[in-house]
Amino acid sequence: MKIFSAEQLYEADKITLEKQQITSAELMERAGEQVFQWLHQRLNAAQVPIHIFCGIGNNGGDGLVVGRLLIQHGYNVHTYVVNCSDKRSKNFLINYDKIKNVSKKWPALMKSEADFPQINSEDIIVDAIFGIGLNRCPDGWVKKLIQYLNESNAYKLAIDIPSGLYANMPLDNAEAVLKANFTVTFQTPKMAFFLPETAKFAPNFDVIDIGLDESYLNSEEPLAQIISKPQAQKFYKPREKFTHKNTYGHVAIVAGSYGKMGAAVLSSTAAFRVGAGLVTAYVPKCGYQILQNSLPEAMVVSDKNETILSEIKFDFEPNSIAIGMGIGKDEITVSALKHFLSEVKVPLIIDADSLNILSENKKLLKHIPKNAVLTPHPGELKRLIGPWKNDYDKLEKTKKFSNKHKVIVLIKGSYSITVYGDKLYVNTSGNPGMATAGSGDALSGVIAGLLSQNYDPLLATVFGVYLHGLAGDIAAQDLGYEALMAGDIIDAISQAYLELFTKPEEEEKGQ
Ligand SMILES: NC(=O)C1=CN([C@@H]2O[C@H](COP(=O)(O)OP(=O)(O)OC[C@H]3O[C@@H](n4cnc5c(N)ncnc54)[C@H](OP(=O)(O)O)[C@@H]3O)[C@@H](O)[C@H]2O)[C@@H](O)CC1
Ligand SMILES: Nc1ncnc2c1ncn2[C@@H]1O[C@H](COP(=O)(O)OP(=O)(O)O)[C@@H](O)[C@H]1O
Ligand SMILES: [K+]
Repeated sequence: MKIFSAEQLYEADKITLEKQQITSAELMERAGEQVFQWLHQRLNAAQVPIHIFCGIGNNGGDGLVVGRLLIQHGYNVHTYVVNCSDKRSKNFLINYDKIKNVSKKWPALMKSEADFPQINSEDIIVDAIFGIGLNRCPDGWVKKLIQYLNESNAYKLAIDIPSGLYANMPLDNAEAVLKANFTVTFQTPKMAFFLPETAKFAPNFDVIDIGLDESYLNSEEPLAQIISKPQAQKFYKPREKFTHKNTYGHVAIVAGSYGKMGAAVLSSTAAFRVGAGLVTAYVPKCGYQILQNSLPEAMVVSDKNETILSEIKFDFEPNSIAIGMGIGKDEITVSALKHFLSEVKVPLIIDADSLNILSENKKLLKHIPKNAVLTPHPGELKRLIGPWKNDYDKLEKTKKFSNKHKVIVLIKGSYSITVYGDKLYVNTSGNPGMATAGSGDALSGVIAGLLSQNYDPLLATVFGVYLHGLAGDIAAQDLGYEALMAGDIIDAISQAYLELFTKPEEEEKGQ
């Protein structure tokens, strides 16, 4: 599935009307009908009061369609027009008349705070105030209405997008956005649903296919590609019968320092679990016994230095290398990294302390090999690319960095985003239980293990992040979020592979 901008959706809307020879009112009916069905399936004719707040644009028009259909099915509906201006869209007016014909009275006109209705906590609020046509920050009594609705404990369903949120622009004021429990969004999820500053307003959403023109959408460059199960299934490379361990490659995990040897253990184990043929951990001397004891399947090469890495040199040819987990930032390690980067030729993942070393020694950036994968969490990213004004600025700066240095940058977090030049891939697996020490080390091992199996670097990153998140989701089913530890994610990688092929889902039409 792809994420499109508001501008692209308006264009798709226009082309759809021409190609399908339908009116915009018919398209609105199609959209509103599906939102009605969504509610109807869940409410099953329950007589709970439903308060529908309609703006004066097409989002409000959608709200009026939903209201009319609910009334026709015997629901207990209260419809309000949030009269933020005297203008009305054509389709708003068409549906304003239609709802009157059904309910025999006009919706209540709201003009100030005095018109705010009483809402009980068992009621339902439908937010159809503003959609993707929002063009400025809600203010005055309309902002107060949004705050009033937010204070209510009633369940809030937003149509298309929570009012006050832009589809793909930075937030004006978090105090003027409806906090929806659920959003039913048309055709494609909006970029705002996936970014830390705005995702909290749309924590749950369903996408409704309103049949916008597929050929147009397929020809357009999306803002981002969403990675979920159907995509991940396509990424998977099945194993062939007459293969051997060398077919699946040799991973080198360059990690660990005194007191942080667990990072090397976790990454190496994850590389095995994801299917690497051979794994060698390259660690300071003090890690030798630890690795041999905790992961007998791995080979271990130790640095001559007891506690930190002082030289990164292999007497074998790895197929992929993950470097940086728990290595610290000692001067000796910095110069070892410098030397290593100027010589390395194999697919590479740069994580954790090696990212911080790069941030503190920017001239090293020119040595990073093409298509290396950098896996910063937001703190590491900030050190690498500098501060950003908002989430969109962060993405633009990361794209610039990716283009300049010809690298893949994975911004980790909830909805991790892979940035490859100007392209964005938004991951949908994972959960807050994964916010625990070592889960990033596990991810580096996963990506290294896929690289060694000949997945190309972009695919290894995007697929690896999905698998890692899915393993976290599977582990959380048994353990809950709090108890989840990085080792549990690694243990669940096997289930994640199996889950990928149980109950196959169909790719959404045309996306
Ligand atoms: N695209 C599709 O495929 C389909 C889209 N559909 C639906 O259409 C929705 C988009 O509708 P839309 O373009 O009419 O814009 P919408 O969000 O209703 O608001 C615009 C109105 O609000 C006003 N206004 C804006 N900001 C304001 C503020 N801060 N404070 C006060 N007023 C403000 C602005 O007024 P103005 O700036 O002109 O003063 C204008 O009148 C979309 O989200 C979806 O629900 C479906 O029906 C079918 C298929
Ligand atoms: N709230 C969350 N939802 C989904 N995934 C998360 C969440 N918090 C963390 N993660 C994932 O867990 C990993 C954490 O990585 P990182 O911060 O580098 O941890 P560490 O340095 O402790 O190994 C990343 O892959 C990240 O995407
Ligand atoms: K809305």
